[in-house]
Amino acid sequence: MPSTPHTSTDLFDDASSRLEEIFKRLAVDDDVRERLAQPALSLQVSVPVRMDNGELRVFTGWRVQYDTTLGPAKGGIRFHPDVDLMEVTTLSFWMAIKCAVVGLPYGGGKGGVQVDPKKLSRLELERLSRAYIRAIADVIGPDRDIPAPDVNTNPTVIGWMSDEYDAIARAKTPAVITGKPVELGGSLGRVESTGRGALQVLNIWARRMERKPEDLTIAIQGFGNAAYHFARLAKEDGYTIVALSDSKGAILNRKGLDPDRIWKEKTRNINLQELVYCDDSVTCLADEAEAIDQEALLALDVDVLVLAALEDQIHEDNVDDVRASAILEIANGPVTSKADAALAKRDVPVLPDVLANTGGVIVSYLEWIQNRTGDYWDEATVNERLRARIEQEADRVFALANEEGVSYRTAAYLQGMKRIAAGIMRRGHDHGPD
Ligand SMILES: NC(=O)C1=CN([C@@H]2O[C@H](COP(=O)(O)OP(=O)(O)OC[C@H]3O[C@@H](n4cnc5c(N)ncnc54)[C@H](OP(=O)(O)O)[C@@H]3O)[C@@H](O)[C@H]2O)C=CC1
Ligand SMILES: O=C(O)CCC(=O)C(=O)O
Repeated sequence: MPSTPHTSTDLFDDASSRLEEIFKRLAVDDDVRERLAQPALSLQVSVPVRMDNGELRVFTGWRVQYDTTLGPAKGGIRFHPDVDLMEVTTLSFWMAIKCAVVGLPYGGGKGGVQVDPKKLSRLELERLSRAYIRAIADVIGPDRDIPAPDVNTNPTVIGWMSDEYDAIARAKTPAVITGKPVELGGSLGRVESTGRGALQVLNIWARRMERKPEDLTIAIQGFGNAAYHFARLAKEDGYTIVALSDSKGAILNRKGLDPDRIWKEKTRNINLQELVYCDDSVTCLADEAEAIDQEALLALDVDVLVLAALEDQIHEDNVDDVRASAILEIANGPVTSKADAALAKRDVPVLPDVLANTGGVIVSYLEWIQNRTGDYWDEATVNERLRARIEQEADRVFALANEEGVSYRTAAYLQGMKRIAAGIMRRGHDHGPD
């Protein structure tokens, strides 16, 4: 993992510092600043798990609801050894902004458990997932807070959580969580929606810049759910994916990599570099790809650098190494505000997380509607609704950036914050907790 000098407290300070310019430009009332200075609710829970060897281990988890002005809190659950309260708080803050940017009737929430899920057996992972939902059950609900997947939480994990909530509620309550397996009320198209939405944002931008996919090379940091589907669909559209990385290393092929072949191996827990330093047990890429450092991937001379792993990856210490002509943020918060400013000085556009990765939460919203109405749609309908919303909101953000002469990120924040601020003011002056 590239070293970063930052802590999660810095992360929250950095994230909230971006609001100052937005508040000034929108001339928001002091009530808005005051309301958004801290999360509406932060819950810390212990998550006891009986391990396969009989030992009891207690993990720490959190659920944070940053703001619920525009609707119930919405946002994923992260299983990661480095997760802590400030990281979850920051992620829930970004959820509030992003839901507002694309006009969803949601506030922002996020959850996490400090655990390395790769060290758990399948049964231990199931017990952990169920225990976490038991611990936060009092604060979630279809009209209150609706969790979803994030790093290391896939449809299988979400399915166990949904099942556990049903047992607690003694009722089928699919709308309490999204990203479920289709068999348990999940939406067709949700698994690939984050990557699909990000590609759409890239395509809209490329059209505006009069650039053709066939002429554009892409390097991608991270090769999980969001990145794989992005890479697969981007290749179909004509882009060339020259490099990929995961938590263990990176690989490069200037002529282009095949995301599908590589993903088959990733789903067997094979790391990317094992495909280059290979034997007969894997699809061997030794003749077509080379192993490179994760930091080297961030410095490749490509048209688009896609950040699809974790936050804080491009910061003041490595931003000068970036040679890509544009950055697409699929991860939440992968570029710090100082790095953002340095990139802006060099005219390197950043397609920001709060717009570029909204495909996931948009299809989560479509899943929630389907669960609540009992009317389930085919995949083409889901994809079309996703396309229409991204196109409408991305066009607005790009137009606003042009009109105001600001970065795409500032334009997206202006769009989202205007909606949140209007909601806060409409609620009146003396409302209590949600
Ligand atoms: N899933 C969703 O719907 C959404 C996700 N996002 C964001 O997208 C990002 C990725 O999420 P998702 O794909 O779901 O998560 P996954 O857990 O599926 O994948 C995460 C990927 O990041 C890799 N990774 C971790 N650390 C590094 C590193 N230092 N360098 C390179 N790669 C690294 C992991 O490697 P390894 O394979 O070795 O574990 C893995 O390939 C996150 O920031 C998430 O918040 C945003 C919106 C929606
Ligand atoms: O699908 C969702 O509700 C949210 C996914 C998520 O955590 C995110 O967009 O960062």
